[in-house]
Amino acid sequence: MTEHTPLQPAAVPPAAVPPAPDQPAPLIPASSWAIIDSTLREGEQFARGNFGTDDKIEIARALDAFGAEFIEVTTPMVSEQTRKDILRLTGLGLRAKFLTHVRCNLEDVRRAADTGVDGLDLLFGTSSFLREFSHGKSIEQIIGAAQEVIGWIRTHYPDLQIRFSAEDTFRSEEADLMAVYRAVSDLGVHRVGLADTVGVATPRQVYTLVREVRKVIHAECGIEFHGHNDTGCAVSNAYEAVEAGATHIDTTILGIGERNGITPLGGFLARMFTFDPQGLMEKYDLERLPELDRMIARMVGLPIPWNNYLTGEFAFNHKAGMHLKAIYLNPGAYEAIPPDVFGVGRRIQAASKVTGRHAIAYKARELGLHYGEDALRRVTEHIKALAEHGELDDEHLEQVLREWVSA
Ligand SMILES: CC(=O)SCCNC(=O)CCNC(=O)[C@H](O)C(C)(C)COP(=O)(O)OP(=O)(O)OC[C@H]1O[C@@H](n2cnc3c(N)ncnc32)[C@H](O)[C@@H]1OP(=O)(O)O
Ligand SMILES: O=C(O)CCC(=O)C(=O)O
Ligand SMILES: [Mg+2]
Repeated sequence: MTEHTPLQPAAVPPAAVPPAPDQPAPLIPASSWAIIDSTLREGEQFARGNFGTDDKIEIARALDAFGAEFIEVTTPMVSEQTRKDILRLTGLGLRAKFLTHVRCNLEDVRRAADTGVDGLDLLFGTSSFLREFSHGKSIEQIIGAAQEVIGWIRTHYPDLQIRFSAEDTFRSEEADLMAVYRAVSDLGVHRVGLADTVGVATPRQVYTLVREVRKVIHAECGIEFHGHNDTGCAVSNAYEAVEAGATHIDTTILGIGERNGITPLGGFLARMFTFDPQGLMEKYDLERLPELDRMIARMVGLPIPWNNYLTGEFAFNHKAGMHLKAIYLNPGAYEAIPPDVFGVGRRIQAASKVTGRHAIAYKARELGLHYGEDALRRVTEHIKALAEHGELDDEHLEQVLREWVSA
């Protein structure tokens, strides 16, 4: 688990300030999209994701406190215990809306509709891979099943939100996709889903396809994007989806999911923060992000990766002399995002071989020590030389600075 020891010296001015409210409307307003957090569905498909009832409740409460708009849970078809867990979750009285992820058949949907959820996330694989090796249905049969199932839900559970996703969207034929999306939109679904199931899509493909889908669905129909990270594009693909007009993005805490996972909640928020910081701060309790990441790291028994977005141990570590000079004057010089907004600390590593005299002068001033130009150069050279053999800790640095001040 990552623990931050903020080493932020008092000399550093406040972090880069988000734009004031009277600035022009943000390029991509945070109000234009919502998060569907799937830690309790896709996350259960992660190698180490095996949540018990208490874990599920803890996760749901934490996501709700954070402000996630939707929480997606596994299908009740998994087991009787899973069905009972969904009932427990939907009975908690949380503000977040619950969705359950179900196959497009009447048996699954009947079972799912009675679990107290707010919506059903239907899916059907449309690529030739999945049509041949998963369910064996043609596009016409998929549309036929969608008609039967969506019609049934709308008749018997008119208050349920319905989403229909074409699983493995980005390896499907465009003509097939458009036929499916047009049909389900005509049937009255609230959202259609584009899923990069094997993480193969490029940002440009995502942008283009979302624009194409927008043309064949009704104006009030939302667009959801679900992206795997196999080729490292999960965050950029989610961003491109939003830029192209997607309204809902699937995330999981720490990005856990099948294989190497999906768009991580923290990574996606980091991306979107740069467009509308104020909007994000209004929608979510961003300071809770480290708690969420630590909770999932604990439950899956793995550390938070050192380079994790926002909450990784070194996500806000500054070391090179040229950076430190500017950081001490204004952290925004080398930070796109102010760490304190996300409840994490900045770390300044001043006593390494890549340090410079400005950083050393700041460190000295913190201790009430002042050097002339020559002495500062000499003590800096000395610290750099010492650090060739290994980093100096704070205590060692202080000792050197005190010894050299009078030398
Ligand atoms: C990309 C994704 O993440 S998709 C979501 C994956 N989620 C899950 O698989 C949820 C957990 N799954 C389970 O617990 C089980 O797989 C169950 C209960 C859903 C089904 O178990 P089983 O009946 O034993 O079937 P199994 O999992 O071996 O095979 C999948 C079945 O679903 C069918 N199927 C696959 N996709 C769909 C779909 N979108 N709609 C309807 N049926 C589908 C397949 O045809 C196959 O049924 P068949 O044996 O009649 O051909
Ligand atoms: O239902 C969806 O849109 C996504 C399903 C899924 O997990 C995937 O395709 O990777
Ligand atoms: Mg997935």
